[in-house]
Amino acid sequence: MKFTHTTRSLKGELTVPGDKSISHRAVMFGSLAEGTTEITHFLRGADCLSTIDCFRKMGVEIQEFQDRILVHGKGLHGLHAPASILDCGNSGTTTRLISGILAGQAFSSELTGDASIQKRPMGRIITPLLQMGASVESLRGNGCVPLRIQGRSLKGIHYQSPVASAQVKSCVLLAGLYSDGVTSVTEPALSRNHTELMLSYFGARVTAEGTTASIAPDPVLCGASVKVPGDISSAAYFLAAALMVPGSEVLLRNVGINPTRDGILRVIRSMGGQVDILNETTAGGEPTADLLVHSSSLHGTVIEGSLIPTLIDEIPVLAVLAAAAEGTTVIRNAEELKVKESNRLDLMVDSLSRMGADIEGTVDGMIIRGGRPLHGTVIDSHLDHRIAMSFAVASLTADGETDITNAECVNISYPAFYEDLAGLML
Ligand SMILES: O=C(O)C1=C[C@@H](OP(=O)(O)O)[C@@H](O)[C@H](O)C1
Ligand SMILES: C=C(OP(=O)(O)O)C(=O)O
Repeated sequence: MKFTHTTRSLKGELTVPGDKSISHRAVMFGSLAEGTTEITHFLRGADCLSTIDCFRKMGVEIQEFQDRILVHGKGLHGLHAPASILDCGNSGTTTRLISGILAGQAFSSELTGDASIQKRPMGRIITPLLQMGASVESLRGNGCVPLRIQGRSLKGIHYQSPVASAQVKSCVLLAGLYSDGVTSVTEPALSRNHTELMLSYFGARVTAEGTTASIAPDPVLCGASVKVPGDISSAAYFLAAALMVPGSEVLLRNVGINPTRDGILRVIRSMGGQVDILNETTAGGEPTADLLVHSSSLHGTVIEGSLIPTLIDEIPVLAVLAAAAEGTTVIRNAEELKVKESNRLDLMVDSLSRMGADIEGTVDGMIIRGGRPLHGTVIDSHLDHRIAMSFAVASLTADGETDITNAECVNISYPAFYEDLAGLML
């Protein structure tokens, strides 16, 4: 898809699609609940549709309407053995969370995914699941999918996770629903806490203190109404675009600003960017607000440590923003980006430098000396939705033509992304 620099400014308002993490969890926990769960503003991206597909294969009736999804829950012990292999598509969240659920079932199952998922590390969930007494096998012996999981009764553990990962934490907590005692996870820094919030909203006994979350086994989960907030990870592209393109002002309505996800807002503030937070409210434990963003003159910053998990998926577009800012931005402790849909560290360094940015890769991040003009070129998205969207934003300030290959991969998390971006362009 080709982008040429014709934008003078971005103006208007937009409601971004529902949060991907929360949409996945609403389908999963709704399936394990008694009664019906109604989900509004559900993200109809390919990843969340993979989650729906997996639970339908285990006997859950899930109805899709224009404005809502109804999940007719089976209860904690009501899933059926799937007749065929569960296909998690491109979704790490589906793969890792569902594994925790499958580990405690009274049946065996197999799961797989696309070429990217087949390379992503699953050892990080296999290790704690084996400690809980689960039977999980990587069928090719490489620590990746396909996995075969023979469900069994599990024992509660305390898991000290080596990575700050909500997918690992959630996998262990979900297996904890099927264990013989309390299960807890401590992580090196707090990752997104949507699992903790939503499971307790559905009636589970979950406690959270610092970087430790614990769950008591065998709760009765009750179907509930879930209003999914707009995804801050999707809003991030418009925040960056409006900050960078002079004369812009954009209102993003109903965006989730959970403090475990709002690192981008803190970074924007530290770069001198102006984002007003309006109409704050909370639903199902999840805070949301309208974000009014104005183009701003930006300077470099440091992004590291416990901030990283709160903006992990936004680092590609933050690199674009840093290239537009004056001065140096240093990103550290972001090695997790190497094991996402693509190696996002290498791809950002390579492609942004080909556009003319002064950017250098480090072992766990990058150093960006901002302020150089960008030039359009061919950008390989490597079928990674966040890379495609980040370079669509970069193209707004680049001269010439930016040509993004396989740009349609945005359908993973934001099917209408290009239309929504075009709708704001003057
Ligand atoms: O739990 C979740 O919904 C997610 C957690 C993060 O992954 P990790 O837990 O692997 O960091 C994030 O990158 C992903 O987009 C969604
Ligand atoms: C890493 C991502 O998702 P997942 O891990 O679910 O594939 C993402 O959406 O950027």
